[in-house]
Amino acid sequence: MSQAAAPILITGGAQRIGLAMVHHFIARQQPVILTYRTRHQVIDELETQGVTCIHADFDEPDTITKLTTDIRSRTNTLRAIIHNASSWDCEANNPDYATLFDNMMRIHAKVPYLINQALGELLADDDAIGDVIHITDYVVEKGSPKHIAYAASKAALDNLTRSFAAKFASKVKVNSIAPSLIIFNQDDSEQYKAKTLKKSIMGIEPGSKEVINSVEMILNSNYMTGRTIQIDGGRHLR
Ligand SMILES: NC(=O)C1=CN([C@@H]2O[C@H](COP(=O)(O)OP(=O)(O)OC[C@H]3O[C@@H](n4cnc5c(N)ncnc54)[C@H](OP(=O)(O)O)[C@@H]3O)[C@@H](O)[C@H]2O)C=CC1
Ligand SMILES: Nc1nc2c(c(=O)[nH]1)N=C([C@H](O)[C@@H](O)CO)CN2
Repeated sequence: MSQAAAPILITGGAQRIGLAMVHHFIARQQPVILTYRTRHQVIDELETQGVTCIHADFDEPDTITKLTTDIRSRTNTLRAIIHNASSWDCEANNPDYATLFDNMMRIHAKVPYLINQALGELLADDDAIGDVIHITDYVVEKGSPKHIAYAASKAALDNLTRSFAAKFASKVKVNSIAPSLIIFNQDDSEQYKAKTLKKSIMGIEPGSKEVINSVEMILNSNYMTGRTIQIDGGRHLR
């Protein structure tokens, strides 16, 4: 019997872009382990489809140790780790800037750093190159006056890409995907949507498929590492 394919670990896989990635991979029989914080109804469906769904609230202490120990008890190899979990919080909603900054750095930099350190060796399979993918943001290159702590934390994640690419080579590649608008949030106003669409020269809400295409390009490469795929509709040209 052929050995089961090594699973892909996706953090924050219970909604939106993370969930779209999960559905994409199970549609092509690629095993997935996902983490979720909120038990959205879809988790029940995914578990019946054989997806390993592990609860992990990264704001809680010891979560990383519990998560990585759990994952190691389930598998001794991983095809890829996709760091997708994120909180798009901002200074306008959080006058306690110290707490906001700590929260942003934790979810976007400390969590990927600790998971990579704890599970990186599971990626180094003799038969195939492993991948770590950091989902960053266009604001890494430009900054964001309304999401200062968020942008700084994503910039930290961007830097981790180069450090881990050097640390893990040559059996494991590490790359970033830096999106700007991919999908709006349900509570986004029409005014906000119109303003946001004007920020890029493509002027569209492209959808999660853009991220999935970039993930697949990285997974299919045997050469690209320490680099960033920027899917931002030409925002830098405005
Ligand atoms: N949407 C967009 O247009 C853009 C997205 N990006 C990036 O793409 C990625 C996916 O974006 P999107 O799907 O919109 O992300 P979401 O804002 O929907 O968040 C993704 C997931 O992160 C999880 N999460 C948040 N905080 C925590 C925490 N403390 N512990 C555990 N899980 C947590 C949430 O879990 P739960 O729901 O279970 O609570 C959620 O499912 C993110 O990294 C984002 O920064 C970048 C640019 C544009
Ligand atoms: N975790 C999240 N990060 C980001 C989101 C989001 O919904 N969740 N959304 C954006 C915006 O789409 C922005 O790129 C355009 O206004 C950025 N990051």
